Amino acid sequence: MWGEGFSLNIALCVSVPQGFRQSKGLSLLLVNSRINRNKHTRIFMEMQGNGSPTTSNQSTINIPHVLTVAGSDSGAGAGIQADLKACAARGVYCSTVITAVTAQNTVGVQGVNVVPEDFVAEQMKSVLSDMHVDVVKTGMLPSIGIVKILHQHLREYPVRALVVDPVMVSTSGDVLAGPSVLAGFREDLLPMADIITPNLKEASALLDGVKIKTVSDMRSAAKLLHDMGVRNVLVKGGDLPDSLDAVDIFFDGEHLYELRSSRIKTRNTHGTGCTLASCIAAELAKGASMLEAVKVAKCFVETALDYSKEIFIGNGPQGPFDHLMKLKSNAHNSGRQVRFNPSDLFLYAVTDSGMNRRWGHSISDAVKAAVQGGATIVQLREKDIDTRDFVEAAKSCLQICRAHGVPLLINDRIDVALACDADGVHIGQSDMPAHTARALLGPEKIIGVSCKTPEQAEQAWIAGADYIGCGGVYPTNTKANNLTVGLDGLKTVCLASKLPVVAIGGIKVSNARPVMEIGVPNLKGVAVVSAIFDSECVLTETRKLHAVLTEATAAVK
Ligand SMILES: Cc1ncc(COP(=O)(O)OP(=O)(O)O)c(N)n1
Ligand SMILES: Cc1ncsc1CCOP(=O)(O)O
Ligand SMILES: [Mg+2]
Repeated sequence: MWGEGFSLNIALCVSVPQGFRQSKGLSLLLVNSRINRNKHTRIFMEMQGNGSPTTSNQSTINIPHVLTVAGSDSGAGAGIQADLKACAARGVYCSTVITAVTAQNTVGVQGVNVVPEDFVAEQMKSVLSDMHVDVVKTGMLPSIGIVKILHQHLREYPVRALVVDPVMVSTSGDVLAGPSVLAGFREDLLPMADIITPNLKEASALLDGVKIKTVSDMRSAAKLLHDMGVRNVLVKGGDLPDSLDAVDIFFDGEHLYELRSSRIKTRNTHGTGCTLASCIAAELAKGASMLEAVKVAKCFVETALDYSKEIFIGNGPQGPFDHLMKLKSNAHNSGRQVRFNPSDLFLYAVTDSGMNRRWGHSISDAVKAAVQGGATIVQLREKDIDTRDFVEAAKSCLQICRAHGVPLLINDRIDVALACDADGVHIGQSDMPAHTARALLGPEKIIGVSCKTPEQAEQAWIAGADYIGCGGVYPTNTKANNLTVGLDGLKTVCLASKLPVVAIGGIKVSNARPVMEIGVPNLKGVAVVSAIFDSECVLTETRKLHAVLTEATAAVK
């Protein structure tokens, strides 16, 4: 099925590929700001209707595709906007048929403009006649006519699964689909649907007003809805009174599952229903079984709610949450650099667990002293620590660094950097390739790469690094078997590098000055381990080094 109608081609090429046919299908040039800085390296994605290859060096990747048929929410917490974000977060392509445009915010729904039925039909035809859609997910279907149009199109263009979120009333209590639509659901959609995901009110409406107040009522409702022809039913118990847990009932026609999780206390629940249904659709599109899809979707929504519980958007009673789980970290990053600033490399403190142990310093105490003494960037280089302890230590150091507006990078461990949302990583020539680290960390994180030669510096730039570390400048005992490049080697790399450079290796108060005096503008500072951490008073040693660097820089200017 995958190889048939729809394909996405990704080519990593040295120049515009010969056979790249602009006219055939929709072509997207992915502009990754970092990759794109190198005009020779570009990623082309070509989506085409016939799946035929365009060039010999392109490989074809088929991506799972969900079509959402739903209403637009101007506040972007629910509806089409939530569906797009949910699918993006779950790594699935999402096309859209808009059934209604709502004027909506965190207070409620101020207006609804239903899209004319023939135009809903036109959108459906545009998508389904051209693209290979795996799963259709429905949200707001404001008229029986629109339900009928959907039904007809799904008969003409069958898809692998249909997920029906029977949206009738918004979370603010506003009616989004009248009673006439209920007949459409019952007659046309439910018998076609692979899953329906009503909340208590919607389940009750579909069942002619039957009362659903307990988990036992939910179980009965799931069975009754199943009797109406839908293959799987998920009755959502979010509105269940007096429940500490979030309880949903899943029925597949044979087994009833009680899916429980702890209720997350947050005002930011607007759009959870749309998101849950879209996630189910996304997981089904990826090939999951129905129960797997439901469990993953529930887990995703809970995680996103938990992650977003403190964000505040809009002034109404019910706010949206953050599908991509990025907003909270930004909100907490009061002192964080949004973009990398090369002048941060001025006094670069690199930790060493052995040294801290010898002097009886915890990692966070040592980092605090370094930052108070004037370190402008910190790297946690913890080679012999349990991952769990590393993540914990990194989190506390992050708080310290953020309070001072100092970026915190993690040495070698991209996983640790991701786990604690550090500002970036420093990696060497035998660590994870920089372009892979960039793909994992995204465009905003700082990536430094160790380079001893102009060629390595060039590669680091191509791969999307932000700076390079060059050394050892002087011999050092801190890193075993490290080749010393000397001041000349440093100068050669600085002259060749398109990226800012920090010098490292054996640098201390007594020899820092000649390093800063090599006279190449893109040498921005020095990185040190023993000069500050192999001492009883990290604060004092850092201050001394800061003073030397400041003097040397003033002299060079
Ligand atoms: C700023 C800076 N420059 C170079 C290095 C060395 O990194 P790497 O080559 O990966 O060696 P290890 O530090 O991992 O032993 C660095 N850590 N920081
Ligand atoms: C990590 C590293 N990479 C090149 S030299 C070096 C060690 C730097 O430590 P010190 O500042 O104590 O010489
Ligand atoms: Mg390394």
